[in-house]
Amino acid sequence: MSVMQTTFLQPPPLSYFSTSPFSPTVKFTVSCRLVASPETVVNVEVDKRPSERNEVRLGLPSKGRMATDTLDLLKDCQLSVRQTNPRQYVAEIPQISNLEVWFQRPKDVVRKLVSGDLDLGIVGMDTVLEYGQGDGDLIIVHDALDYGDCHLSLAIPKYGIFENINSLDELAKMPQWTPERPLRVATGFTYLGPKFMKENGVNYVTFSVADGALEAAPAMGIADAIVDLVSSGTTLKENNLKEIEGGVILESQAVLVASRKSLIQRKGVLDITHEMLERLEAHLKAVGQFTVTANMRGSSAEEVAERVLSQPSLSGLQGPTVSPVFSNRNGSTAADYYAIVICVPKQALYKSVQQLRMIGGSGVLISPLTYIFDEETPRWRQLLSNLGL
Ligand SMILES: Nc1ncnc2c1ncn2[C@@H]1O[C@H](COP(=O)(O)OP(=O)(O)OP(=O)(O)O)[C@@H](O)[C@H]1O
Ligand SMILES: O=P(O)(O)OC[C@H]1O[C@H](OP(=O)(O)OP(=O)(O)O)[C@H](O)[C@@H]1O
Ligand SMILES: [Mg+2]
Repeated sequence: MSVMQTTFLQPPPLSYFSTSPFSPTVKFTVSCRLVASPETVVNVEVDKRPSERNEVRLGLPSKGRMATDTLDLLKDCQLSVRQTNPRQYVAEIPQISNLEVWFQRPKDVVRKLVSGDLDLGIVGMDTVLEYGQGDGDLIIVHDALDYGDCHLSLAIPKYGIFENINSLDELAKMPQWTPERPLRVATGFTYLGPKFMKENGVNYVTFSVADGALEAAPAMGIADAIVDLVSSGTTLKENNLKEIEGGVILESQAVLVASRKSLIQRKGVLDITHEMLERLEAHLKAVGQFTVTANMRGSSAEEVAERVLSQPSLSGLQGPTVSPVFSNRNGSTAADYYAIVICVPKQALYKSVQQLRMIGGSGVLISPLTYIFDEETPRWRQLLSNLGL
């Protein structure tokens, strides 16, 4: 278990005080004004010693939109999570021994990686950056699991004083913002929001903390702008808000993240990470592709291969596999036609079938692919070098 220590620092780099009218439950504001402040800040230090246990722990989202997609992805990689009861927070992946799965809220997955209570986790990149707060112990093992796509963005109203404001620069230069009347931003991202504003030279700004339905804050007169996740953009549109040039704070999707300390020190973590990474990479490469098999008449395997390679959509991952199909004719065995096998990107499927027909292909069979294993994944080599191994 981690030990929490509470210390008091003064003066703080950011000030926390209880004046926000926005949230009835969380009553403090994060101020980004770079002024010396007399307020007291509570700085929580987490004990980062590795906890004493033999099992390797993987944290997965217990709820929210990431939860089912994460379980589905693992299942597609033949790493099904076995949970005896949906209210039970611990589960297992029978395929990998000595691995415990713990269901936690996404932010707690990150916090527990930092505190050493988890070794691996799958969450959105936004959550890693917000709750990891640049902690060097967190390592992104796979940065693109291909779901949970969204971006964190600053948004302002389309109307009123913001009507002609279309960039962060224009927003920052508005004469309305002064030390007495700063730009008021509502957000749940109280680390990334202020950091972004500071890095972009927006000086007169205060933040109020809110957990949901942030898009209502400007129309309610509680905030001038918001910093929130956007995926389809529908919520912004429906609430008369707009994104502005230079206002995207980060792009996010689901990632596999690990604790550096665990990877180096805890027995079994590196091996399990390797297996998960291999399966994830091989599966994600395969989901975008179909296997296409077709028959083609020809005088030799080389001649058939040349015809296939002459078509731009038929080159496959490493060229076509061409195999003779033997038949018995007049008492002797001969190959009059050939079977070709190629991998084709899903979006190019119909074009590929058309091109196959054009060069004499027939009996075209399409099957889904489960895995494409390459020799070694670049992400694994990158991880080892990152760990200095
Ligand atoms: N439109 C979206 N809005 C919010 N998150 C999204 C969106 N699309 C993808 N995500 C990803 O899903 C993650 C989880 O979001 P979700 O809102 O489901 O859970 P939560 O934030 O933990 O729960 P809650 O919003 O109820 O507090 C986000 O951190 C982000 O990585
Ligand atoms: O661009 P869109 O596709 O419209 O999605 C963006 C919205 O989705 C999220 O809210 P969520 O659904 O998690 O509700 P919440 O506000 O209660 O967190 C996010 O906080 C935005 O409000
Ligand atoms: Mg949400």
